[in-house]
Amino acid sequence: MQRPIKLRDRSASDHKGTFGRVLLVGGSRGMAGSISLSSVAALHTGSGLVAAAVPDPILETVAGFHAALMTIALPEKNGSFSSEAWTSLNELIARQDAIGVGPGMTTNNGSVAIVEGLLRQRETPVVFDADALNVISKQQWFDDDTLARKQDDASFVLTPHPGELSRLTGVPTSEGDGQLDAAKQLSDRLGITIVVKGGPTRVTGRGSLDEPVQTYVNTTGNPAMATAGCGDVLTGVITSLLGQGLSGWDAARLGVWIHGRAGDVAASAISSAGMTAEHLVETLAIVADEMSD
Ligand SMILES: NC(=O)C1=CN([C@@H]2O[C@H](COP(=O)(O)OP(=O)(O)OC[C@H]3O[C@@H](n4cnc5c(N)ncnc54)[C@H](OP(=O)(O)O)[C@@H]3O)[C@@H](O)[C@H]2O)[C@@H](O)CC1
Ligand SMILES: Nc1ncnc2c1ncn2[C@@H]1O[C@H](COP(=O)(O)OP(=O)(O)O)[C@@H](O)[C@H]1O
Ligand SMILES: [Mg+2]
Repeated sequence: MQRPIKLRDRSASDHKGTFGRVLLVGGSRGMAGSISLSSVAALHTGSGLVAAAVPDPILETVAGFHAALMTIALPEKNGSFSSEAWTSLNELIARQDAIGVGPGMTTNNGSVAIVEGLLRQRETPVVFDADALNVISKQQWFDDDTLARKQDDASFVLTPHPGELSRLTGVPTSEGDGQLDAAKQLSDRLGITIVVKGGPTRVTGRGSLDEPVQTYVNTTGNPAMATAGCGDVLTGVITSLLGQGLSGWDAARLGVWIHGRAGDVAASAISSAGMTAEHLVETLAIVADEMSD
């Protein structure tokens, strides 16, 4: 089956707290679906408690996607996070086992403050995706080593698609191998795990900062997943696994594996052309035990 690592089995004494409290941060008016998909994906990957922190005007929409999902309204401007949103979010961070940030968030001033705050803290593991990555590129925060992780810092995982990786590194999407090399260098220099999404998805990172950077090539996934929202689902999957106690390197490798496995099962059960991210996130719940069986 080539599963990269095994999640432990659930035992009779486990309760929802055992499986982590995670927070997904993102969304905006017009892109409520993205952060909803990430949040439901975290539930379907096994998290005990999942909340979505979203701009106030989209709270009801996001809450309506799943009854088990908690929602937190943050200050907004024109349907996106306002500059005050970081102050409210900062108070919630210590309570989380992991955070995922970026889907559907836009790159306005509110997002800039949130991404900067999450990059500077060292206690809570974070997945940075989509507009969180676009903010980092625009602000050129990874051009020097100021934000490099130290040995005891919580894990950071980046999940760029080729367009986002091109903005981060300057290497065009047409240069696949060059993009992977640039991701390896960034991963090495900053001590972070990077998921280079595509067919196949590759993960670059390491279990500990004193080891050399490695590359894992994922064996699951297919072109039926080339449809809006499938990356948002991956953000929720990896956030969930970080919240269940896995390192960035392990959460990213197992995360891309189970995400692609759900894509493979959904494509054969539905169709390659007709499969959507909603099918993917539903199938995730069906295959989730394959991480521990
Ligand atoms: N339901 C919702 O609410 C959803 C909301 N969403 C939200 O939308 C926002 C914008 O995100 P986005 O990814 O759609 O746009 P963007 O970053 O400009 O990327 C496009 C650029 O990247 C390139 N590119 C991409 N993949 C590539 C590949 N495999 N291989 C090669 N190139 C590739 C692509 O190249 P091209 O196709 O032009 O050749 C183009 O240049 C963001 O907030 C996101 O979270 C989405 O999550 C969907 C569901
Ligand atoms: N041809 C493909 N083969 C395998 N996986 C793919 C393919 N196309 C897309 N995917 C997967 O779908 C996801 C797309 O992510 P992304 O571009 O961020 O989508 P979105 O932002 O719309 O959610 C990634 O996990 C990627 O690996
Ligand atoms: Mg995306």
